[in-house]
Parts: sequence; structure tokens; C-alpha cells
Amino acid sequence: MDDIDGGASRAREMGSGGASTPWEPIQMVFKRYFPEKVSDNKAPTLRAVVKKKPVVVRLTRDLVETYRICNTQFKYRGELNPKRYLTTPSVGVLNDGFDNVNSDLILAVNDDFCSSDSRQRYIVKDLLGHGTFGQVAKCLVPETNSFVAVKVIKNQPAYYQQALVEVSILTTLNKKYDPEDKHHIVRIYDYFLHQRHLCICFELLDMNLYELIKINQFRGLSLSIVQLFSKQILLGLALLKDAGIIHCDLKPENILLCTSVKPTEIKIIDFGSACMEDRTVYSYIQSRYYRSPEVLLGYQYTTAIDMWSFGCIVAELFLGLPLFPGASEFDILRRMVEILGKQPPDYVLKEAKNTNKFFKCVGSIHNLGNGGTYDGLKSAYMALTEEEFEAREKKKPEIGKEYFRHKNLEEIVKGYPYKMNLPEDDVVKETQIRLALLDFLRGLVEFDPAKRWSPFQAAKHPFITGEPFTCPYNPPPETPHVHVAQNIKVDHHPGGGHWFAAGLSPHVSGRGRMPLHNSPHFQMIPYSHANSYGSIGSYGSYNDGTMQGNSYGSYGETGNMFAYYSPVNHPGLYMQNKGGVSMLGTSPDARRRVMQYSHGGGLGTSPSAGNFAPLPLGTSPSQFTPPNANNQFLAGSPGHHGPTSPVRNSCHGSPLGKMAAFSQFNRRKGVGYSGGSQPQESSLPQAQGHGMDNFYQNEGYSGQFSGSPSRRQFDSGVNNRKQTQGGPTLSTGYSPHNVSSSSLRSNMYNPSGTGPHHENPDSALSVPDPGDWDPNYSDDLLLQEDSADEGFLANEFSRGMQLGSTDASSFSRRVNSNASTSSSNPATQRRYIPNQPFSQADIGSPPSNDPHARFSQLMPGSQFTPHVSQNSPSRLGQQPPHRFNHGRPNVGRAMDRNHINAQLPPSNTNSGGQRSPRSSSYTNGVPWGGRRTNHHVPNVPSTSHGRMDYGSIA
Ligand SMILES: Nc1ncnc2c1ncn2[C@@H]1O[C@H](COP(=O)(O)OP(=O)(O)OP(=O)(O)O)[C@@H](O)[C@H]1O
Repeated sequence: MDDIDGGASRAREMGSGGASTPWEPIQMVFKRYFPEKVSDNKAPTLRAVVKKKPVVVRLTRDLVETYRICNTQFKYRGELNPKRYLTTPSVGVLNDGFDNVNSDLILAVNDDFCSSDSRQRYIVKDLLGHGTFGQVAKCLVPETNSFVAVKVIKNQPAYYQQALVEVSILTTLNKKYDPEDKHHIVRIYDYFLHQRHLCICFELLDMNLYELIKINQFRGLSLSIVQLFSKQILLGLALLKDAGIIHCDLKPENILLCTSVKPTEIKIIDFGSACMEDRTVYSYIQSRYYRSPEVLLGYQYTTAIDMWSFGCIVAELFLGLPLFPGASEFDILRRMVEILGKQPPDYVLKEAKNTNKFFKCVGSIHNLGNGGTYDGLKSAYMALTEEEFEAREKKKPEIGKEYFRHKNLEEIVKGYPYKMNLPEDDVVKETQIRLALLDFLRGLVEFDPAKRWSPFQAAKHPFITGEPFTCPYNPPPETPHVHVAQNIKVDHHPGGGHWFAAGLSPHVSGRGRMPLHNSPHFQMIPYSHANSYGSIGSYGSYNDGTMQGNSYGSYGETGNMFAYYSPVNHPGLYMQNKGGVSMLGTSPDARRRVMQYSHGGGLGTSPSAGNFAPLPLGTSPSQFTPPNANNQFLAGSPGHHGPTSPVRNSCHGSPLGKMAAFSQFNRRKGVGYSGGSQPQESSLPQAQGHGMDNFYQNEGYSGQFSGSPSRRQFDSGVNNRKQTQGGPTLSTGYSPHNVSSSSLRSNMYNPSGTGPHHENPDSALSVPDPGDWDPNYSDDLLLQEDSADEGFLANEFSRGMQLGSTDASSFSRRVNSNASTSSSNPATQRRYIPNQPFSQADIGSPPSNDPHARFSQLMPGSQFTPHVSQNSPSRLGQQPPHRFNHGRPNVGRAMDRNHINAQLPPSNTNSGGQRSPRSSSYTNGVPWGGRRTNHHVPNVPSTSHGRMDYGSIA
């Protein structure tokens, strides 16, 4: 004390001019502490709880500052930092060293992209995911200080083309059908070329539903969440149906949380496999677990296949595991028949291309009673047993593990374990809701596509509306489709290409394509033998009858030949007929095909592909395939399935398949992580929302439909429509309209609960091991992470999603580099290449109102040299892709091709920071994010995607 006082007086002296005395503080801020007297003679204890971060954390959090404190001479130059690569492998071997062996652009933190069109800069900060088409990077938009997701498409023509389809479809959906962003479809902001890679800029979203289930330890989500998400997905599907677009790859991985809005919403992504309903080009679509019976059987398909996938997703959200986790297509069908207690209707089996693979004929198929519809009692077909299948196919069918103790849907849903310690009342309520769910599912996973509910019909189901469920739902008749976008702008230019492949040309009015004959740009030459499509152009240009097209990516169909004109090509630039047959353009991926045709008129090869075998079928990038001489295409019998989904995650099989395996592996390992006008006659009482705790009414829910007649009644039913025979009973009603954040929190199963959640006998009392059915699963993928960040993570996530009961520590985290380094690393010697992705030989038309102008921007030159990497993965693996023309009548649909202007998100939107539970990226192949949790199922979703083996088939 004396010292202190003395010091103070000396300071005063110094302040008054004492020059020789050492410096002392002028004023004393703290006084000496004198403990208060305590009466009980106990030694007083001073307890100060100081939450300090570990010293290492404190010293390294702002390392540059720490260095400056240590050494004032220290200067920091970000550009000297070693590059932190996000792409694996990061060795540049293609595209002048810009691309790796997989044709992926090698991305490093702080690389920047610049859109030549919008002049917008995007600075790479992290990797969000890795798909078949390329990588998705989290990028900073410096002007607005906001983040976006940029999908960098592989530098290969077919990927490029298919990605343009995605751009086109999404642009149309966003701008024409959902300008107010109410239908839970991801927003596209911009697209541009960078180092020959097409880059598509999307709004930044969060983890996907598979990851959500995963962090919940593969226990199902609460019914309120299932219901909320179902409703939102239905809004998206209703929009798609209205636009006549089939997503073709609906699955939990392609539904992402959007936590930037409150309460949390979901959005549908990945339209890279989508097609127009009247252009069902590919026969091999949908990820296996979510693949519809029509697609499995090779029957014509419509938007109803998305409803099947949706049904599978709803069931999976509730059960935590896929409803039909078949290891092969045979296994899937077997499970469907067993769980649903039915089989596809005879009229489908009679016409489907693959019926013989799975069924045997046991009766007359010529006089199918009941209009060809299997009445459930007797059918002309019987599913093959495993032995019969083996005898026919000369190989054993792959059969996956059983996860449910019960064998039929009703028992599975009813018998699913209830949440632990649920009060009796709540059990009763949930039982009631489960009945509604069961009925709901039955309408979705309905074998007969004609009977399967439409989004409109499903949206009126009590499970969605929250009305009390008292009896089987009788859906209202589907509103006849009336196309909404009547005034679609048409590009009257001869460029077609992939736009037509996606059926996007307003001039392509139908499968019959009769209008094509009238096109001033199109002279159709009668020619037959091709019976399937890839890109189909209404403006193809033929020069003569020799089948030399002047453009690429054109495909034929039965009885007709089409080619489209590419705006980057000269009319008159003839394709070489290298295959010894007359041909017209094909997808560049034709290079890997050797096919036999029953008719000699091969159709099209890609000029970019050089001397490739003729290709009768249009191809997608997802249908690359190596030679397989055993496959024959019959012109009149299109539709052999390829080995796996062209769109997905095949560890074996898909044309892009090896890639899929690779990318899935990486993803799993943590590459990134990964009308409203029906009058409201009366509102149900507000008490509708109290049937289940944690729900509340939200009359202002944004999902109002507008415009489309087929959409307009959607939401009106939510609040007002009464169930056919059910009154507004309050006791069992529950409102799905919204779920508060807190309800999301409390409705997630608590992973710490010990109750049996799964029916799997093996796992009845424990969490199922995802490794059993998830070939990519490995808890080695999980990495330790600084625990100091866990709180932040938990907060970040729970602020967005409010899952609450799930242990925050189970969330992985994406780590962003804060290094303010420049993107240019002097050590990396790369020659700048202007944006010139592919030569005219390789590409189609870009999405633009002015394709010529747009294209000249995009394609300053044509220096693309096709390269076929040996390692270039192919999603559809080792068998040839097959497509078929389903021969359905066309319904002309017009879609515009408006160019998207960059509409960047507001500065505060999704400003990124460290996002919720996705994460971990690789740096030069070394994982650096993620964490290991204490859960006995270490299921941090280190990748954005989940399962990898969807696409493969037996
Ligand atoms: N807008 C987004 N915001 C955040 N992450 C995204 C976004 N879009 C995509 N991702 C992430 O990137 C991953 C790959 O994206 P996407 O599915 O579009 O690519 P893909 O190549 O088409 O994949 P797939 O192999 O499934 O076809 C997604 O699973 C997701 O985790």
C-alpha cells in the first residue's frame, strides 16, 4: 500500500516536471484489495472466474498482430503465404496446369474469379462441396461483403453443356416462375467463364438434409420438422410441375438448409440433371434409393418421379434411414414390393423396357382387366426371386442389409420408436400424426404413376395442412395444367444445342416435333434409326442429305434426325463422318463409346471427340461411357438402362462413374463437406396449432402460390381446407405452417437419448452404424478441432437451425481463411488463358437473350483441345448409357432464355463467416477442418454429400 501511494506521489511529481524520476502511472486505477471480515473464522477466498482462452489460441488468433507486438519491424505480406489449395488433387496437369487430372480447376484460398459480363469479382474462400459436375466454392463478393456459392464446372464439353442446362432451367424457374423466391428453389445470381470453366454463382446455403440426419445420428427428425420441410419441398415441386420440369435427382443431399432466413427454410438445389417433362431424354436418372419404379423399369416418366423421390425423402426424414436402401436395382424393387405390399401395375409392366429383368410373366398380358391396371389381386406378372434373377442374369443380385425389423410400411411407421420420455398425451398425438404420415406416404410411394399424388394433391393432405386426420385421404382432382408463362421471350436465333436438349426451346413444341419442319432454320432430313436424345435442336442445320451436321450435340430420334446449330459454328462447317456411317453431332462424350446399332445409320459424333464411334443417342455428361460391345441398341427399342444413375454417386457403374466414386469419396472425407386465390371461407381456429407442442400458426407463411392455376390452391388448403370427413377437431390437429426455431430445437431427437430408435434388430438399442450402409463412411474422416470454437459453432448453427438438443459439439465447422493474401502466388507459374472454354465443336448455345453477343464474350477463341483423361471419371461407369424415347406425346413448353444479370445478395445476407456444420476441407489433400465428437457414432458430416453408391446397379 505504501508503495502504491508512494508511486502515485512520484507520478504527480513527474507530471509536475520532475524529469529524473522514473515513470509511474499518474493515477491509480485499482486499489488494493482488503478482504471483508468474515465472522466464521474461515479463511476468506477470493473467487474470480475468468474464462480465458488457452494462451496458444490467444497468441495465434491474430498472429500478425502478435508478431507486430514482438517486433515492430515486422511486415506482413499476404502474397508470400503459401497457397492453400482446396482442390484435390492439386497438381495441374491439364488446361496449361490450371486443371487437375479430373478436369477440375485447381482452387486455392483467395483465388479470384471475375465475371467478364457482370464485372463482378468473387474471391474463393472455401470449398463447399464437390459433385460430379465440379466443385462448389464459397466465395466472397468484396463489393457487398457477402458470400455466394460458385459451382466451378469441370473443363469438359459435356459437363459444360449440361451445366448450361442447369443455368437455363434455374434462370427460368427463378425469373419466370418464382420471382419472389417463395418456392424453395435455390437462386442463381450469375454465370461466367473462368479459365475455360463455366462458373455458376448461387446463393449460399447451408448443410443438406442428409447431413442434418447424420448429425442427428441417423435418428429421424421430429414430425414437426418433417412436416415443415415436406411442405416446403412440395412448394418447390409444385413449381417444377408447373414449369414442366423434372428435377430427376431429388434426394436429401440436394435439399439444403437456408439458415439466413428465420425460421430456417430449405431449398432445392442441383438442377444439373433436370429436364423438361416433354423431353425425358435419359433413361438412367435419379439416385438409386430415390429412384422411381418407372425409371427402374424403363417406363416413360413424368414429374411424378420427383414425387416418388419426395415420398422416399419424407420417410427418410422420419426414420433417419432410407426407406429403400437397395444395393442394386433388383434389391430396390424387391424392397418396394415387400414394404408396399404391391407391385407396379400391369399396364406399366407390359410396356416397360426392363420388366423382364425383374418380373416373369405368369398370365396373359393381352387382356389386362381394369384398363390394364393391376387390381392388386391378380397380375400377369410376378416378381423374380433371387434365384430366378440369378438364373436370368447369370449373376447374384446384390442384396443390401435390412434396417427395419418390420417388413411393411405401416408397421415401420407405427413401430418406429417414440422419443424418449414423451408424455402420454404427446404419444397419443404423435400416434395420430403418424397415421397421417402413413397415409401421406402411401400417396407418394405409389407404384402407379398415374395414381401418385401431384404436389397440389399432396399439399392438401392433413399431414401437410395440420388438419386432424381421421380417414384415408381422398385427393382432390388435379387441376388441369395451364401453362403460366404465356409471354415467354423467344430467341429467334438458330442456336439450339443444349437448350433443346433440355427442351427449352419454345420452338420445340413436342415430342413429335412437327413444328421443327416449319422452322426457317431447320431443314429436317428424313432419317431414322436413332431413337433417343441428348440434345435435340429444333434449329439444326443440315446441308444435304449426307447427314453432315454443322453443329454438335445433335441427336436423332426414331424416325427423325435432328441437329442443332451452334452459334459458335459456321453453317457449313461440316462434321466429319468418321464412323463410317452418316451421323450428326453427338455429345463429346461419345468418344468413349463403341456401340452397335441395329441400324447402320449412326447418328452423330462429336466433332470435338475426333474419331469416335457414332452415337445414336444423345448423351449427357453424366452418361459418358466406355466401350461395351455387348450392348446393342435397337432403334425401335430404346431405353436400356445404363449401369447407374447418370446423375449420381455411383461407386461403380456410371459413365461419369469413376469420378463419382472419387468425388464422393472426397466429399465424404470432407472435401468441403461438404395461387393463392382460393377464397378462405373460414380459418381453422388458431388452436389448430396447439395439437403438438412447438408448433405455432404462421398465417404469413411465404409459400403462397400465385399465378398458376395449378398452384393457386396449394396454400389455401393449408389453412382452410377441411379434410374430407374430418372436422376441425382441435385435439389432434397440428400446424405445420411453421415451426419456430425453438421448436426445431426441441423436436430433434436428442442423440443422448438411449431409447431404441431404430427397428433394425441389430441396432434396436443403439444407433445404427452408418458404415453399414454408407460405403464412404469412416470416422477417420473426423478431425480434431480447437474446442475453443465449439461454442461459436453451436451458436452459429443453433441460431440458424435451432436444432438444440443435438449436441453442438457434433457439428463440424467450416474454417475460412482470413488471410488477406492476394490470389497470385508467384510460385505458381501459370499462363493466363482468356476465357475460352471449348471450341465451337464442343459447345452449344449459352443462355442469353443475345446468344451471339454472349457467346462472343464467352468464346473469344476456339482453342480447346479435347483431352480425354484416362482418369477422367465417369459417373455412369463401365457400361454404356442408354436412353430411350418414351414416345409420349409432346406438350410444348416454352421457356425463355433470359440472361441472368448478376443480382448479388445484399451485403448482410449470408455473410458467411463460419458456417454451420459443414466443413472440413482439404489442403493439398490434407484435411484441415472438422472435429471429432464424443458421440459414439462420430457422424460429423464432413462432406456435403452423403452416400456414394446410389447410382450403381447390379
Ligand atoms: N448454393 C449452395 N450453397 C452451399 N453449398 C452448395 C450450394 N450448391 C451446392 N453446394 C454444395 O456443393 C455440393 C455439390 O453441388 P451440386 O449437387 O450442385 O453439384 P453436382 O456436381 O451437381 O453434384 P452431384 O454429383 O450430386 O450431381 C452440394 O452437395 C452442396 O453441398
